[in-house]
Amino acid sequence: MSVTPPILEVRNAQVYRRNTQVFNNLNLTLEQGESVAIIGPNGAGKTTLLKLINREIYPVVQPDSHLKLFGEERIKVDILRKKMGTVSFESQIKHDTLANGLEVVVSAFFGSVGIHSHHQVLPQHKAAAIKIMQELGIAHLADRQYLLLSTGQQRRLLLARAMVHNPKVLVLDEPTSGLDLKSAFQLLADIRSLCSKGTTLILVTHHIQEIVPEIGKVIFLKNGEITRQGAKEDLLTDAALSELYDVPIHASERAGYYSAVPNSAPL
Ligand SMILES: Nc1ncnc2c1ncn2[C@@H]1O[C@H](COP(=O)(O)OP(=O)(O)OP(=O)(O)O)[C@@H](O)[C@H]1O
Repeated sequence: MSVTPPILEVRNAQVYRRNTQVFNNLNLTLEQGESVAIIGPNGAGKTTLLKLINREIYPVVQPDSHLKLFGEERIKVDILRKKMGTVSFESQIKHDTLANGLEVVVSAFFGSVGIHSHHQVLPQHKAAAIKIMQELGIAHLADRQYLLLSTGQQRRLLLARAMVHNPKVLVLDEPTSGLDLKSAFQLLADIRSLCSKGTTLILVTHHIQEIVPEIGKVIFLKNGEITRQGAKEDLLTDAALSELYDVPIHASERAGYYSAVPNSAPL
């Protein structure tokens, strides 16, 4: 019987960004099939954690420490890209390109932003891009110049780009930031439809309303430490969120979505 390895398994890791130690002893396992949201205050280490998952940065090499992605310590970046798609605000800014919508999605096959003269676009690349664009209801954006689209349309194209390899895992970094309510709801609906087809989500966010009902587990990150992890119902509470952010918070749930407002009542 083959056991599915975790998406991420990191043990006793020390991680630096230049001279700043972000993690002193990071231990975390993210399982395939278990969608999670990672939340925490500014500077907690969320982006650094995502960069570890994307292989943009590495922990300090030391005995008794390892970081495995999909069960491998030395996974190649092109293999990783096929297993895991990413949508982030940063990737949106990087797409400063003359490419049209279809080219932006196809460019995932080259790990680039837009298509360049040395790229050989194959019929199967285009077919895969058109298929996912149709699934996400954005086939009409294929010929539109990316930079002239609204932020919401661009974000949906980046979601298609992240999913063109049909990865099992989708990493989302504040996916609805900068979107109006209609565009945000549309994107969340797109994400939910991917979940219903078996995609596992890793969501990093400040906005708890982005935690779609399909995400069952929440991880708290504060000052480079995982302070709590567990079921959403247990962690998205007034007391737990107030402690995480050091401010009185009132959380509520409706139709599977959570929201948070300032809490003026005494705790
Ligand atoms: N390029 C860098 N060079 C040096 N230190 C950095 C760098 N990037 C981040 N840091 C530091 O690492 C720590 C963690 O930052 P990180 O960006 O991972 O936090 P975050 O939780 O994503 O914050 P935010 O919610 O504000 O995006 C912070 O103390 C930050 O100042």
